[in-house]
Amino acid sequence: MADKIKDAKIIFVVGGPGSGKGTQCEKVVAKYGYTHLSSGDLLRAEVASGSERGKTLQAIMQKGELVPLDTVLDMIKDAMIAKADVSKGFLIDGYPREVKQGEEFEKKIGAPCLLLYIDAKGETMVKRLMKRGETSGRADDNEETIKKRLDLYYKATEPVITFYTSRGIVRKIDSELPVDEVFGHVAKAIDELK
Ligand SMILES: Nc1ncnc2c1ncn2[C@@H]1O[C@H](COP(=O)(O)OP(=O)(O)O)[C@@H](O)[C@H]1O
Ligand SMILES: Nc1ncnc2c1ncn2[C@H]1C[C@H](O)[C@@H](COP(=O)(O)OP(=O)(O)O)O1
Ligand SMILES: [Mg+2]
Repeated sequence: MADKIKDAKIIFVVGGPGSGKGTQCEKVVAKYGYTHLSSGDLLRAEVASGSERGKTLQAIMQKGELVPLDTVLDMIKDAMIAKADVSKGFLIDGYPREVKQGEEFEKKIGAPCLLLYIDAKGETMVKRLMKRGETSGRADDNEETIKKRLDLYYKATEPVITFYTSRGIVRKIDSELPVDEVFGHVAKAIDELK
């Protein structure tokens, strides 16, 4: 792994589907110029390429399940290397989704300095995703898949937050508030780094 990545800040952005991870990451990019890497966006780009691998991924995502760890970690790693020379910080959005993903990331890439835990109620997330589904064109923004994604979030991803809480790097952000107020808390957490 390129040494330059070691100098850049690595921030994990974790939260349920529709909690507002992507929305907040966009605002962080605008204010801090960090590099935003969304595992979901990287996977959807592979699907859009029409490759055989993309077809397999699409089928998994449509069911609301997790794609294989190696696939998503390789994509993130390649994207980080591509930006290593210019990036002072990386927002890793949607990863890790299970504790094992965090462990493998640290072995292959490096340790995060902060985990932004974007927290909204289940009911709020469902409402936002149903609304997003009206225009997103995403195969997983439908009632049935949303339910599966939420279940999987509580089962597999919440333990990630517990894991990093014991390391003292988790900042819980109340994402029930209006977007700009949520961002106020996100910015405060980033400003307090170092
Ligand atoms: N704080 C908020 N208040 C109201 N709506 C929000 C808020 N944050 C995000 N949204 C909306 O909720 C939906 C899901 O947000 P998104 O950022 O795509 O979440 P995620 O990346 O976590 O799935 C979007 O349609 C977004 O506009
Ligand atoms: N780290 C990861 N490991 C496995 N599958 C992942 C993944 N990140 C994304 N995926 C797959 C499964 C998810 O249901 C789907 C959409 O992810 P996403 O775009 O991050 O969703 P959202 O932003 O709504 O939380 O892509
Ligand atoms: Mg997203």
